[in-house]
Amino acid sequence: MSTDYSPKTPQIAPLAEGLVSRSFPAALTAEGDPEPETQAFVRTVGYNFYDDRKPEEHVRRSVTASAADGRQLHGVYLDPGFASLEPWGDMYEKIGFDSQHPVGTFVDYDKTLNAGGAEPIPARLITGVGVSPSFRRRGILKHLMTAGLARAVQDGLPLAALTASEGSIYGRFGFGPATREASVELDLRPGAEGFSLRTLPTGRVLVIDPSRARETFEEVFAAFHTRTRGSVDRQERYYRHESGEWSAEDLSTEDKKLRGAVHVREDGTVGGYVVYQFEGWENEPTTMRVHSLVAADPTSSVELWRFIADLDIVHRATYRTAPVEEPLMHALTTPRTRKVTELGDMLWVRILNPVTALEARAWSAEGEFSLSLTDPQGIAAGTFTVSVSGGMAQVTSTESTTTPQHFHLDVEALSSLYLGDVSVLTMRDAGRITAEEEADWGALAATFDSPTKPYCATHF
Ligand SMILES: CC(=O)SCCNC(=O)CCNC(=O)[C@H](O)C(C)(C)COP(=O)(O)OP(=O)(O)OC[C@H]1O[C@@H](n2cnc3c(N)ncnc32)[C@H](O)[C@@H]1OP(=O)(O)O
Repeated sequence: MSTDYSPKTPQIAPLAEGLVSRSFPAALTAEGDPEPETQAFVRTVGYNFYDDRKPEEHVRRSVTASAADGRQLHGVYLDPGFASLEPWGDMYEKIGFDSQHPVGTFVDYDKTLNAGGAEPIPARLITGVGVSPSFRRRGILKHLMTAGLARAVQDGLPLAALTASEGSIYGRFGFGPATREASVELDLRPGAEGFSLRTLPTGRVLVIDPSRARETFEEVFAAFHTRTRGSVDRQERYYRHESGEWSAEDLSTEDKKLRGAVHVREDGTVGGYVVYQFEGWENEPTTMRVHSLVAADPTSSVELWRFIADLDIVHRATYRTAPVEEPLMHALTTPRTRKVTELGDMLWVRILNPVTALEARAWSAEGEFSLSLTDPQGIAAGTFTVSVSGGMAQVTSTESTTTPQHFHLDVEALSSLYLGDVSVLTMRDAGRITAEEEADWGALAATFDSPTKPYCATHF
């Protein structure tokens, strides 16, 4: 691994007068209640995302899960002098929110991302970004994000990642959409084509009680994470939801609707699990909603779909976080039974350290080329030579390069290319990567492009 390179720490955009920022970990008191500052922060995040007002126990559980993930909370607050700055300055404190409640929020923590290389790499995950409607478009996000990226660079993270509420917000900070997900449904109505697989069943699918299966879910997810390019490791909340312990809508209540099943392979090991719920008799067509379908191997994934499709009285099955590319459609003799009802971006990546990040990804063929990168925050700007041999890259920061295989792009485009969701040639055709006339695009694509689409099954 090349070590003589460090990305630049970006400048932190200043806050307007009367605003201050504070950072602290999500924390519980010795009695197990949320610290007041943490409680106010979590309620503000909910408010900015238009959630309804949740009970105390919901907030306590949310903080318990956040503390287990090691989440750091970064808030922007009204400074005591704010009241004198604007004619309505003291009103906000009196009848809006008190100074314990932030007007801007930003949460970060670390998990691993499977970039296709030998092992998953650390990633700084960003979530809970919100600004009070009364304080929008005054640079609060710009401050929180530049400060967050500066921390991530100083902590040595190769990249940051998030899932975006709107597609137009994060490109300016160097994030590019890097994986997509599909909403799919199986049309199982009588008279439709039906669900018929080309293969005979293998192993057994057993119905299980999800509340007793957390350990199994964690083991299967760990195996899925290891084999799946684009996967981000799951946070505490996932297991609480999948077990039914905490309902996703209101963490203070159990989810009594959830059911589960595991696929047991011929050798007796568990290859995958599915968590699902019946949508009610009044629903037409009668629908089974899949919450999670996680498999350590493709056969288990197909077998779990066979199980769902074979459930009696179910005329439709839906799943909102399916991979863009999965074997199921081609394993069916009735491929139209699986319909994609929506397709959207999912994980957004922001490369911070091109040397570490590119050395940790998967490469498809030998090759040598250089990339000149621009970066709106200056973090990863520079020229890098990439030498790929035996599926591994050696990446070096250089002052200049004379190779004809010299390409120009910005960090947003490189971040979109990173996990292999989009091909080099498509990005060229979109005008997002350019080169000198004599460059061999086919050679770059053969080295850079990935054989299958990446898949991230973790929302955060
Ligand atoms: C990772 C996540 O958590 S995703 C969730 C993001 N949060 C939400 O969607 C909740 C509702 N929205 C909000 O809370 C706010 O509008 C935010 C967080 C999106 C933006 O916060 P603000 O403090 O208003 O942004 P700020 O003033 O710093 O704007 C920075 C830049 O982004 C642009 N921008 C901000 N919000 C948006 C948007 N929704 N769409 C397009 N551009 C935007 C601004 O115009 C500005 O552009 P410039 O640099 O060219 O001047």
